[in-house]
Formats: sequence, structure tokens, C-alpha cells
Amino acid sequence: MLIYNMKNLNKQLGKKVAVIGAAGGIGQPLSLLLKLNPNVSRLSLYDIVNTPGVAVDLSHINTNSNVVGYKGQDSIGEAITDADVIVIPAGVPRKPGMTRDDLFNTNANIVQSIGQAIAKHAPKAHVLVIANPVNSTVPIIAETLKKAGVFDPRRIFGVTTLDVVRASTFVSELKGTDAVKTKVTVVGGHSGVTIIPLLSQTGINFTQEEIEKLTHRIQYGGDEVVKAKDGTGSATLSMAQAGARFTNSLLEALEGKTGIVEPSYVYSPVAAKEGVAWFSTNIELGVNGVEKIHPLGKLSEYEQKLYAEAIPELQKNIKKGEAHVNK
Ligand SMILES: NC(=O)C1=CN([C@@H]2O[C@H](COP(=O)(O)OP(=O)(O)OC[C@H]3O[C@@H](n4cnc5c(N)ncnc54)[C@H](O)[C@@H]3O)[C@@H](O)[C@H]2O)C=CC1
Ligand SMILES: O=C([O-])CC(=O)C(=O)O
Repeated sequence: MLIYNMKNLNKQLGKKVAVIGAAGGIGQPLSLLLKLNPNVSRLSLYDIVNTPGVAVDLSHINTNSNVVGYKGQDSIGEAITDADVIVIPAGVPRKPGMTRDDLFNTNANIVQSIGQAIAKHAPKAHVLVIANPVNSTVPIIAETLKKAGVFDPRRIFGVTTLDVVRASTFVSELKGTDAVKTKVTVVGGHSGVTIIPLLSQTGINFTQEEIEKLTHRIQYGGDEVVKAKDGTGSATLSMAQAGARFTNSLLEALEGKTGIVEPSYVYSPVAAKEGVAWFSTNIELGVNGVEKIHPLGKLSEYEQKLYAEAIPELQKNIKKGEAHVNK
């Protein structure tokens, strides 16, 4: 008699990662990087358009994972069933002159419907939200999962990795340091004044003028790309790398590797006294997702001012996301 032990079978099958919005500007290079990642065994690509082509193309790469493409809303359930990790770069990007919040009206509904599908078909998955405005789309996913009774704060992540990727690059360009080794903690949210680089914690000496210029560049790095792309979109390639980095860190942690720290916008006590439930700081990842949330550490006077400026904007963005689901 053949008895299937699903637990062992799943272990043999390895980790399943689903990309929602896989045919898009971020989705395609992100899926490529995940196809190259030995920690991914099953890659499930979902979009409302073009996924079969992307999936067949990637499936010819000789790495040990299988790729399946799913197109159209009827197939999202199958695409995400059994997924360990679901990454969401679905939704419209900015054009010059827009803020991330200007994307809310379109992307809130997209993200909410994806959240409903996750609640139904993959309530135990770890959900990585890339779709903007992250400050609001993450609470939308959370409220949607809460409504369905499957909310686990350890498994929802706003992807803010690109902010630290940029911060490392911009600091190393200015100071001539190794970009790979230059680490900058960035906390808060993922838009304008809510992005708070903690340059005082880098151990590098900056003048006040350098601090102010760098802070502005890190806060508005996304705008540099939007402007350069001149109406054709926002960051896709650097975002794909940042998203692949975060996904890989989480997969390693899920496999039991300890001491893995990445920044992420998560359900957090750090700014709770200000009435801000979602906040990005460095977090330690573990087998259940969020393992430990790092505190802010010591802030300079300038950083305290940035923090004070970020709080009301975060309060507003979070409330807007929650209200969208609970209206
Ligand atoms: N968190 C971050 O640091 C960053 C976030 N973003 C955000 O990522 C999102 C995607 O950006 P791009 O890839 O450049 O946009 P894109 O327009 O190139 O791709 C979006 C993809 O989402 C798909 N899509 C739309 N509705 C969908 C649905 N209901 N279900 C599944 N797929 C759906 C589209 O068909 C398209 O293929 C934007 O909201 C953008 O603002 C972009 C860069 C950095
Ligand atoms: O700027 C945008 O709209 C896309 C984004 O979030 C980023 O590049 O950080």
C-alpha cells in the first residue's frame, strides 16, 4: 500500500514561492532571480496577463526548480496553494509628479483581492508586499486576513529592502567605502518623510550638510528613477534585486538558519506608543517569520526630528489602509 506523508513530501518538494504580478516590470526580473536561487524548488508565477510566456521562458533555465505560470483571476487559488512565501509586486507604478499615495485608489483594491485569495487558499504563507503605497497596502493585507480570522503578524512583511540597498550605494559613493559592506539602518515606512536613515549608527563621520543631502537622497531615491524613466515606470531592476534578497533571507530563516537580520515594515511595538502599529526596523527572521524586532537604538537630534516628522504621515497612511478594508 502506498501511503503519502504530506509533510515529508512537502519537505522533499522544498520551498514554494509564488510571485503575484510576475509578468510586470519587477515581476519578471524578480522571477528570474528566484529561478536562480537554489533555496526555491517550486516557482509559481501568477499575473492577469502574459504569465505563460514568462514561465515557459524561465523554465528552460537549468536550475533545480520547476516553474508554473498561471494567468487570470480564476487561477490564483491554484497558484498560491501550498506556497511558503508569496511575493506581491502587483499593481500600478508611479509616473513623474505622483506620490506613492496617489497609487492608493488603484492598488488598494488589487492588494485587497489578493489578500482575500491568500486568506482562502494560503493562510499560512509568508506574505511579502512590494506593491505601493507599502505604508497602506501592508495594513490592507493585514485587515483582510484579520477579517477572515487568519491574521498572524509574524508572517506579513512590507518590503523596504530597496531603501537600505540605496542607502548603502549612496553612502559608499560619497565616502569611497565598499558598497557591499556599507550597512545603513533605515527605519520608518516606505515613502518620502517616512523613510528615516539612521546615518549616526553607521560609524562613519559625516558633516551636517552631508547628512541632510544623503537623507534627502535616500528618502526620495524612488523619485530619481521615476524621473529618469520619464513616464515609463519606477524602479524595477533594483527592486527585483532587493526583493530577491529579502525573499532569500526569509527562505534561509525558514530552513532554520539563525541570526538573519533584514529591515522590514512589520506589525511592531517600536512606534506603538505613537499609535503607529506598522513600522520598519531591522528584524531577525526565524522559522515562523518575524522572530525578533530590533529597537531603534540611539537617535541623533536630527534623526529624532525625522522620526517626529514621519509619525503623523505613517498614522495617516495606516489608517487609510485599514479604513479601506473596514468601510
Ligand atoms: N516596495 C518597493 O520598494 C517598491 C515598490 N514598487 C511598486 O511595485 C508595484 C509594481 O511595479 P512594476 O512591476 O513596475 O509595475 P508593472 O505595471 O510593470 O507590473 C505590475 C504587474 O501587476 C500585474 N497586475 C495588475 N493587477 C493584478 C492583479 N489583480 N493580480 C495580479 N497581477 C496584477 C500587471 O498585469 C503587471 O504585470 C508598483 O505598485 C510599484 O509602485 C516599485 C518599486 C519599489
Ligand atoms: O518610487 C516608486 O514609486 C517605487 C518605489 O517604491 C521605489 O523605487 O522606492
